[in-house]
Amino acid sequence: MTTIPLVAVVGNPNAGKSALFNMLTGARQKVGNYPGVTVERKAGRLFLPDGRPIELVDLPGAYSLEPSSPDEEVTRDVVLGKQDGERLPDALLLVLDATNLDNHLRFALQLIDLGLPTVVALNMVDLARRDGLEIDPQILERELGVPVIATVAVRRRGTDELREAISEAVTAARVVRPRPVAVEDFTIVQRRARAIARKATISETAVRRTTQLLDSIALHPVAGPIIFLTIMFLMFQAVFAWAVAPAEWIDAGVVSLQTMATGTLNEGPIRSLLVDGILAGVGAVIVFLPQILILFFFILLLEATGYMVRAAFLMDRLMARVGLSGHAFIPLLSSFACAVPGIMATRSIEDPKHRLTTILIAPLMTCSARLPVYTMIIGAFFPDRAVAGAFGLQGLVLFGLYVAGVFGALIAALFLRMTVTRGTPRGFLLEMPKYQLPQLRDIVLGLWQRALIFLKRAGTIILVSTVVLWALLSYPQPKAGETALESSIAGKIASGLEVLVRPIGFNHEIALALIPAMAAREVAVSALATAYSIDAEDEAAAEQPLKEQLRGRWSLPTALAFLVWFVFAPQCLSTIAVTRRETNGWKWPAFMLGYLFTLAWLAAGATFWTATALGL
Ligand SMILES: Nc1nc2c(ncn2[C@@H]2O[C@H](COP(=O)(O)OP(=O)(O)OP(=O)(O)O)[C@@H](O)[C@H]2O)c(=O)[nH]1
Ligand SMILES: [Mg+2]
Repeated sequence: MTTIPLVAVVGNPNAGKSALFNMLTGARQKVGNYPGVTVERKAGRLFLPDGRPIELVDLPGAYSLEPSSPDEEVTRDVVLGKQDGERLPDALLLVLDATNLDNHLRFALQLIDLGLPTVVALNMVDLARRDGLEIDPQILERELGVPVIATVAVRRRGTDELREAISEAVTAARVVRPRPVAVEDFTIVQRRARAIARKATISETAVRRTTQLLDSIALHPVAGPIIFLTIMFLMFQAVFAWAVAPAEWIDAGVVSLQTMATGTLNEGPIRSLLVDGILAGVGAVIVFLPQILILFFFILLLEATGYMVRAAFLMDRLMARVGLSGHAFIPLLSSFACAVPGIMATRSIEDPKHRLTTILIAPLMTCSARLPVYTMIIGAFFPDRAVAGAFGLQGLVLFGLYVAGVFGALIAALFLRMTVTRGTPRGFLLEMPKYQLPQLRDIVLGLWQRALIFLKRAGTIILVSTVVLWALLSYPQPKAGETALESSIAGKIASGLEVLVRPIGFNHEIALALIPAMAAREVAVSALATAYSIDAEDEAAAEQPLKEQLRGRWSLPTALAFLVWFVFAPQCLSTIAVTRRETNGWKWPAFMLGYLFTLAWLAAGATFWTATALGL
């Protein structure tokens, strides 16, 4: 009985071995197991141009002949002729990914050095061409000393040439005893691989070269995170530095409207509603439009240049440490705008426990609705001065609050993954887009949409809650010897809530502001503005900027505790609603409310007690 020649398909993982194997064997396949191991043996029948049959085996992907898994061990043993249940192949079909040539050539050189007759399939040349990468098979053939055929396995390109080359390889009946290269030769192999890849690469577009150069910096294990943090840091500096002038214009506009209304309308409920309710409340929030736009200008810019995906890649390592994967990065990043689209974006996460964890920590990402609260308190309590020479103190504090949210989220993820959402981690692959100059038009459009969303919120949710709060604050009217805050309905509710938040340094007005802020966080600002405006002794005091009023009435520990509260507290009904929808029930939103309020109370309390103890 004559045995038919055996050809083994070998190469790095994902080189396209199975695709090529399928292309060559069609439906004539047999799947079994290697004896004694759980590794699958996939074999198929291939017919040469002259009709002779060949047995083809699809080996597991490997990186080298020094195995680090049972799969790689089988691959090594087969090509060395030492595998139980397999004879020494008569030839190797070596599959290389053309887009990843220098990496794949390392293993290829080791295999070619074994001395078995070998045919190289230079696969994925379609993807290489798309990336502007042109490799000359002839040069590669000369350098490697074995035939090289360009293939596109998924489109059956190169089939006939491959059959021809395999036919020649198995016909040249050379008897060889394979010998593996020594391990210490590895760096030499690597250098050879790189040199050959460079020689065989006849054109590489400038785009691809620039992208690779930029990535070697942006994704560098040390430089990468430093660059990322620097960009984030400068972004927050700019949010404060650039917004000063436009915010002042808006503020001046609101004050002149208030003055005009006070001058034209008679004293009474209408004037109070307009001046103390609508203008004070909505005005206090609109002032933050410039800051929100500056923040989004940076985010849109980073997205358009292609940097954002690199940031996701950098974050993947960090995420893996808390039991998440890079898949969670995009939803979490969207949560910096708003947790609602962020939570909806978790649908792309396949693993249900990963997804649930991501949903539960999404509200800890600082959404844009928190920006008005942060910037108001920071503006009131932190002087606009430079720290360490060049950095604005206010931007530094804002950056710190964002970082606190991120750290809170990572720690929460770690705990959740160890308790309620325990499970095994999954791998992560990302396609890196090329770097490009952003289109100004896209950015302007993006900013315009952001501005509209914000103004619409100011015109609806914020306006309504401001008016409702104004009414609750204004009635019933105070009797002699009472302040408006004490007598009003809102004041009574706040007094109840105050019992809970008094220990963490919150006063009556804060307790009051927390209620409507459940509708939208930024309402806390308008609520405080309305409360202090109604409560003011005279008109001059009422028209004082909110900043001044806060400075006069709050201690620094209270202000700090208030900031920290907003980092952690689930002050947003829409987020709770979308969590209910995405998790199909009340269990997880209830859990989210519970753990976040507890976290917020403890963190704000710790801040207040520490700051008080330090005598701030
Ligand atoms: N565009 C393109 N895609 C390809 C080509 N060859 C394979 N692919 C795709 O690349 C992916 C990996 O191919 P596989 O054949 O599974 O790779 P493999 O080498 O068998 O991978 P492992 O078995 O994991 O080692 C699949 O999604 C294929 O469809 C090609 O020439 N062009
Ligand atoms: Mg495979």
